[in-house]
Amino acid sequence: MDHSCAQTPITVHQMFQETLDKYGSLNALISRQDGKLEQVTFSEYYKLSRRAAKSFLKLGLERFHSVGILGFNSPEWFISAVGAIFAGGITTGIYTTNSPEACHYVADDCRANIIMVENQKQLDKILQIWNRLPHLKAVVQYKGSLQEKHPNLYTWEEFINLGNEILDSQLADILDSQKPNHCCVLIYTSGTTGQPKGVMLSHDNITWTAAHASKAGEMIPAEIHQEIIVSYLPLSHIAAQIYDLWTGIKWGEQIYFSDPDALKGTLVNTLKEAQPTSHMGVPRVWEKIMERIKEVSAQSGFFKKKMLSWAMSVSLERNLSSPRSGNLKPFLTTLADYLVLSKIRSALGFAHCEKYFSGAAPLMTETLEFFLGLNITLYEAYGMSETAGPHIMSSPQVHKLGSCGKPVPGCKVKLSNEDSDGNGEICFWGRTVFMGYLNMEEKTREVFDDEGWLHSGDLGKLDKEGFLYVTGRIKELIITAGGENVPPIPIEDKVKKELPIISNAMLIGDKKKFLSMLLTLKSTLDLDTSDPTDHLTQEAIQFCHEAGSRATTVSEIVRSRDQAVYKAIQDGINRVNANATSNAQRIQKWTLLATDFSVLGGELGPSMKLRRPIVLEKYKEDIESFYQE
Ligand SMILES: Nc1ncnc2c1ncn2[C@@H]1O[C@H](COP(=O)(O)OP(=O)(O)OP(=O)(O)O)[C@@H](O)[C@H]1O
Repeated sequence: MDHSCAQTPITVHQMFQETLDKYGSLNALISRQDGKLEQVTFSEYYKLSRRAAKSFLKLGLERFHSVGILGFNSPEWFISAVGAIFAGGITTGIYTTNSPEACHYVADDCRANIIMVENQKQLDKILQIWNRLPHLKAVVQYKGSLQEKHPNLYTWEEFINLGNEILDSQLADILDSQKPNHCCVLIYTSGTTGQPKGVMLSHDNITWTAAHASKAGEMIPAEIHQEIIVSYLPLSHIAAQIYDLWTGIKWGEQIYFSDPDALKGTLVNTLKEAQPTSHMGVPRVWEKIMERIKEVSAQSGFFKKKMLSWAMSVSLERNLSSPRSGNLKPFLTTLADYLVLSKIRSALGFAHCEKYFSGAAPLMTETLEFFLGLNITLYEAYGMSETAGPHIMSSPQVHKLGSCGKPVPGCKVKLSNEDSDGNGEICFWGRTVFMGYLNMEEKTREVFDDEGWLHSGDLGKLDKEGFLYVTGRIKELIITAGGENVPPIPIEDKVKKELPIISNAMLIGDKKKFLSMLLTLKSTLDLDTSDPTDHLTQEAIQFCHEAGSRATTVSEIVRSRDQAVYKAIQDGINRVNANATSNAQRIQKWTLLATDFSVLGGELGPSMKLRRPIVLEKYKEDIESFYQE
């Protein structure tokens, strides 16, 4: 065993107690309640979590049964998650975008005794399925007042006071009986590859990963300097849960909760108010910021546009040059940063941000380079729910362009079945690795080999210095009727790069005679619903313009099969095909869909990865039409 990161296994409660001793008086949770800033210190956070634990016990939470949490990030989410574990239960996040049936699947599988819902909208889903959830004893709506009374339905105020008469000794007995190898968190995979699976994480998985992955990411403990983090990504997903919630406790970070409308455009306001020192986004979030900057730039005057492109090219050149070659133009890069780039970073709320992370899905080189142009290095984290999040990390000290870094110290990685190019399946070993899938013994056996390595289903390469490059997903590999193996992501990324009007591209061809592709156009988002609208983004309009079309909406293009735009897209596809690795890897047919993919539409998962089986089902007819003789 590798002892380089030995840590005596501890429970979540023990981790919190250590934090309490060190950082009790520091602010832990900051949120806006009715416009007013509310601050909760670590010592209050701990006390509230204990009260929540007692209330859960009062409501009948049984050992190793779940508290389901269905709502947007907030102090109540954190307090419920910690309280559920203190009470001997299991914290299970449920995606807010889940349908009532999808909520039922999770709540039933994890034996939820109590479900915390954010608001009426989420409550309605649970009310529809409650009679089919035999373990469910109570529901708590943690924001706002109740529109109607129901038996066993409580507000947060009622809930937090429910357990007042539960004795400290009762809670202490439960806490004393907890062991680091007990399960305390369930993460449901989002179904990019099939039916969601309940990933069981132990106290040790959580406490070890919170300590070591963030250390590898160079998080600073609060005794030196308190990190400020903005919490906005879905907490039911491992990336945000480990980064915001568990790492936050371990390192004494200050967590600022964004508005539920964060991804509809309010995030930047929270960032400006909170001034984070470290920020994590999934690739799609970084892409959206990139698109927005491009759009604003396209609308600005000649001089501003020129200044930006000059400053970005100077910064990119400097950031791409090897550290050994030194900074060839120190004066220019400082000037570009001072005059232009620092202002953009400030406008994004990153004036004090020192570390930027991207994880949960592959990052396109274009995005990486765009941000290098803003003098922002995106450090990649790679892992999966089954490794409690990050198993491989890059950081200011461990960084190479295009690589997601090296194993977190104490973790190991190996490649199995390497081909002649050195590509093999990435396998994990270490204390990040999960306990197994709940109620799925067979599936658990499938992902572990005889030596105990976890097989990721991802393809990767290691260089001589031990940097890992994720090169594809075996789980997404397309095998054509002719037997050709085609990894879809590189082809999809090339199409998106070649055609800036394209928002999403999905390659089709499993068991088919040739490859085809579904394409969506870049459109703006409806600020109320977050749904993609019919209006093209500025960048897409610009593309149409250059192609010789005056179109400004998706429907205009699709309905009339706008000749100029269709031709420009075909030309781009031809350019991608010209560089295809083989004939079988050429895109022979494609179609434009009338609406962009979205989380609400179901085509994207919480980390914004394509949910391919769902897209295949939803656009079955379009796909069939490709292959009709
Ligand atoms: N930095 C990264 N670069 C490339 N791919 C990544 C990166 N981080 C995560 N991934 C991909 O995400 C996968 C893990 O996803 P996760 O555990 O979040 O599952 P999910 O998205 O919830 O759903 P599902 O298991 O159904 O695919 C990895 O196996 C890998 O394919």
